[in-house]
Amino acid sequence: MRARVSMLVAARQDVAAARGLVRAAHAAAEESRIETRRRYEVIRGAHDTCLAALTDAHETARDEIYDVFHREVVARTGLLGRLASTCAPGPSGAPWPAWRPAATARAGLLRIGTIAVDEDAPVVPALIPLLDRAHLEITRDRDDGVGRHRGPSTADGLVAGLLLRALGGAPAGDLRLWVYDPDRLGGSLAAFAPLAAAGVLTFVGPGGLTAMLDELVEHVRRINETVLAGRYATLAERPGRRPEPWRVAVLLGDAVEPAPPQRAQLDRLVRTGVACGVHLIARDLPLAEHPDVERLHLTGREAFCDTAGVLPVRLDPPPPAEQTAAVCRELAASVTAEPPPARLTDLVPARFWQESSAAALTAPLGVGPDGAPIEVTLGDDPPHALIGGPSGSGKTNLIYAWLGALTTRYSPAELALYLLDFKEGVSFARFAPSPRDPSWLPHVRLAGVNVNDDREFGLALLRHLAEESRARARAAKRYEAGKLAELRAEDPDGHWPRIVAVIDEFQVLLGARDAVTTEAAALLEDLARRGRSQGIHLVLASQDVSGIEALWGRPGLVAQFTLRIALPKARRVLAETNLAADVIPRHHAVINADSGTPSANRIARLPDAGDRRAWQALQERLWHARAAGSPPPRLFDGDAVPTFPDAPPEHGAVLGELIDVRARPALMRMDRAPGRNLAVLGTRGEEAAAVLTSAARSLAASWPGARFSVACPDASLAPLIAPLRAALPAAAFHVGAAVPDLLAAVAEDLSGPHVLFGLALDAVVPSAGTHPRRGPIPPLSAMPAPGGGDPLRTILERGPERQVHVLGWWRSVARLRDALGGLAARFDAIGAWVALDVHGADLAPLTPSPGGPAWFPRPGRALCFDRATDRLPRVIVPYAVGAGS
Ligand SMILES: Nc1ncnc2c1ncn2[C@@H]1O[C@H](COP(=O)(O)OP(=O)(O)OP(=O)(O)O)[C@@H](O)[C@H]1O
Repeated sequence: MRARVSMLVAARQDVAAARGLVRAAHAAAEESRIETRRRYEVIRGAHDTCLAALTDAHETARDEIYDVFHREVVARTGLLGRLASTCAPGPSGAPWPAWRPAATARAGLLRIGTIAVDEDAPVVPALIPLLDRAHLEITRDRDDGVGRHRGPSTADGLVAGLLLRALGGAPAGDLRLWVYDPDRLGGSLAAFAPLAAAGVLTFVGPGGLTAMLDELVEHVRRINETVLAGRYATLAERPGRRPEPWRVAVLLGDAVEPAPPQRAQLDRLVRTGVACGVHLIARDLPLAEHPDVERLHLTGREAFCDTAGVLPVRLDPPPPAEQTAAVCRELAASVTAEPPPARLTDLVPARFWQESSAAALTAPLGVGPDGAPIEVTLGDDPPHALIGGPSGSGKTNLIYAWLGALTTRYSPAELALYLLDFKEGVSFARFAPSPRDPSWLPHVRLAGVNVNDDREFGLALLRHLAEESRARARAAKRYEAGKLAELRAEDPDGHWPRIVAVIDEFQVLLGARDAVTTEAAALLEDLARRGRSQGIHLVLASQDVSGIEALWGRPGLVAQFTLRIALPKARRVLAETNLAADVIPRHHAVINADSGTPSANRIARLPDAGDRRAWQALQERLWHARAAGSPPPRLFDGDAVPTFPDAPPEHGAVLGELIDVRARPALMRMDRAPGRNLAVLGTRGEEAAAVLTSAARSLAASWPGARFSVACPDASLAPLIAPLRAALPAAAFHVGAAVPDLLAAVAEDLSGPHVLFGLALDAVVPSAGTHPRRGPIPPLSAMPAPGGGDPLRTILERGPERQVHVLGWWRSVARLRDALGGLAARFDAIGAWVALDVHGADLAPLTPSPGGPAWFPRPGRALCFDRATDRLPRVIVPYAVGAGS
């Protein structure tokens, strides 16, 4: 029992202990729970605080990022907008309300709509590439034809906008269009129809696709072969004006797959077209995969394209049809108008005088249809040029252009020019100094203007060139040189420029059957033959068929002129079968370096080189670049009266200016020898007085110690003495009745030096009984002594050997003959004469050539002959020697 009780007690104690433990554990657990709870509360509080802080920070960061993003978007879209207006200037990018055509000649990007990147950001124009950059393929989700029968679909509106922008930005005629529209037969782009009349647009019918593609493929082949010619990869990289128009073929597909041959041609164009400016715009007609293809896909009024990537493009509305048609009409009008002339600056090199003429002279004369300069060469082949064209066709202008191109390339040491214009006018005067413009073209040695009737001047030029040719032949022989290049190499210190002699209206030289024509033709033929290798080149121009025909009669001569230049409507310059000159437009020329055979034709558009101010600016640059001391050209102006030279050359009587290249004075030497008298013949008193006054001035200056007397037996002509009074202030003057006494006194005492000037000496009345015609004829036994007893005749016949000379004016040859003894008189006493209005036949007794010289009197010119020095009479121009000059 006890045991049971103690067991019970023990059990109770254990239970109590256990309870105690449990209670303690419970208390501890409670405590721990409370602690944990407290901690939880702390952590939770901290978490909330963090979360709130994080949320704040997040929101702040997000706001900041958004602000930055927004600013960036605005800035970048603004930049993009500016970039877009640079890439698509003017008509390529302007929105329709502000759109105007303006040729920028810049191919490239064209606007189709806008891209809205951000609501607040500026709108960015959406641009796509076309000319020189891409073909376009336009596809669409479904038929977007809001009006298949009522107006253009979105796709066709897009095409219309692109075409108008491309047309409006290209120079007129530089873009050609083909439109293949089998569905609506051109109706889709009807507003462009005015271009068709000008040949800018071709509507291609449903059966015309093959022909159109073949034609475009052929263009690509030709451009590759002849325009790019292996030197350029694309037309766009070729410098200068665009030589070929862009060609754009618009293919408005009807969802029918083209036939295989058509597809093959399309694929060729896709691969090769862009480099040659041939482009496709294909709607509903898939193009082959190629980097040159820009793809556009339309969904409603939105589009996605390769250039904009994922950004949708809001398409512009189509251009108003009236605006399109008006622009096309204007464009058609300017395309059908005549082409604008090329510019003189197109022919001028960037740096002057860089070329050597040793081998040839090569310079552009105009611009070809492909925009490239048309170069013309004068050298061994072709050596000489023939230019033809009716009056007003532009020969003078062509010569100016040619000279501009030559003289800017070759320095005066390389090129010398002789320029002669036989027609009335002063076309070459601009190359010589004038009171208005002191500059001259430093290459020009001689410029002849208003040469008109002075064919002798042409002859003088040819003689001068013949002399130069002989000098070159001698030098070539010395150095054993066959042609100019060899001579220049052998004689580097020699001065052997190439010579170009231009003779405008040259037919005047060859137009008569006289000695001038005979000599001119012979000289021309000789020069043409030898000049080829000597660097002497002839350029003959004529407006007149007869001019060319004057040459045609001389096959030896014409064969040398292998370079032919024909202006519009020129006759007989080219070969008979060559009709090109009949069809070229104004301001163009056919240039043919093979004697005019049709296969050698090149057509050049000529610049307007006539503009005086443009020319003057060019000439002044050349003039400033001339070598120090280089002389101005000799200007021969057929309408001008030359002034008496400042320094008469040597002892003798100056009678006038010789019509020659150097403008030398005609000089009569006053030797102590029989016959040294001068007779001025004809009725033109003032010119006779001018000749005698020139002689008086020069003798007064060159013959110190000489005595001078002036006789004018006809008192009514006394006013003609005035210039002689000015020239000979110390002379004794005898007028009217005083003359016979003077003559008698001089004849009585023939002691010189004494020069007797006489005006109208035929008016002297010889003393009765002594005049061979008027007086009684004396018996043979009573024949007068030399001089016939007539004082004047005595002086003429006996004076010169005693230095007493007569320089007199007789009004006809017959009257001079009277003075010398009548019908059978000899003219030995007259060693020199100047004929004014006296016909050649009348001068027969005074000249060595039978029948007299070929001389037809003309005002301001005289024929002059000095037996002591001249082989043939020469033409002179009396100097202006009025009392005041
Ligand atoms: N390429 C051109 N571009 C613009 N104008 C031109 C051109 N060629 C000629 N002209 C103009 O045509 C007119 C006639 O030209 P030019 O005097 O050269 O003809 P021409 O054949 O020499 O005539 P003529 O024989 O009657 O003197 C001039 O007014 C000239 O300015």
